[in-house]
Amino acid sequence: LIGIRISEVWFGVITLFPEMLKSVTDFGVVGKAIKQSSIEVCTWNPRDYATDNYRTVDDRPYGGGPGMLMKVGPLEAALNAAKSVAPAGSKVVYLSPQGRRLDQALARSALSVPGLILLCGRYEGIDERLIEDEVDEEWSLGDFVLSGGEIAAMAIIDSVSRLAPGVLGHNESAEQDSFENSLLDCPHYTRPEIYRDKRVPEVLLSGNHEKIRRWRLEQSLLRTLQRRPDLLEQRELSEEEAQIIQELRRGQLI
Ligand SMILES: NC[C@H]1CCC[C@@H](CNc2ccc(C(N)=O)cn2)C1
Repeated sequence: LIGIRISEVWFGVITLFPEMLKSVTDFGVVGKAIKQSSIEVCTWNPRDYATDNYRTVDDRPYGGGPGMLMKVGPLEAALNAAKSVAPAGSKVVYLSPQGRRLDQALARSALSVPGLILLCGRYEGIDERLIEDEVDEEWSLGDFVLSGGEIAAMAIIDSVSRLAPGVLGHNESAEQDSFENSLLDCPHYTRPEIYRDKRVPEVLLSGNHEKIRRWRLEQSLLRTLQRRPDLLEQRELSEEEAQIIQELRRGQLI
């Protein structure tokens, strides 16, 4: 299929350590989806575009200070190579602690972009002039510093890919996930029925699907109320959810 894009989701990664991406491309549901071509992950290494004999990709910062920065030349060339094969309308995303915090909504919205080119910094970062000219958005996993953007890029690839149609088999589904309904997940149980004298909650053995649905919703709301009440503030509650929360607040539901 020359020139006809067959993948649902396309990722380009600009990284000095392309081998790291094997952690998402070679395993699990994302690995399987790549094999089935519903996801595509391509890497470009700036070092392959370094022009000097030592294949230099870093240099000292103007103004002094510790560490090195990534040079614009190799980065720009690698980015251009990625853009030349990326789907039209792809976004360039730079991973850094200065970025917009990733959450399920952002991951879901990334599905509607034709492709993402993920720019992974190393050292003390990259020249601001490349960010100004080439980066569309900066994203962050959270308020902590990693030695490179690759782990953040892999988290994005995984969290976005698993939302793509057909990636999660019928026996997993993203809908019931935590955060899919922007609540925390309910407790889960499987065999044995008794483990260290602890039984599985009776309702889950009842076969009564409506009671099971209700119990799981109660548990999700209880857990969210206990651990992340902030998530409830941002959320439209259904009539049923509001009623359950009232009962929980009155401590009527164990
Ligand atoms: N000044 C350090 C900084 C310079 C530019 C490259 C980054 C790579 N490291 C990252 C990247 C992203 C995140 C995150 N929270 O998503 C954390 N760490 C490190």
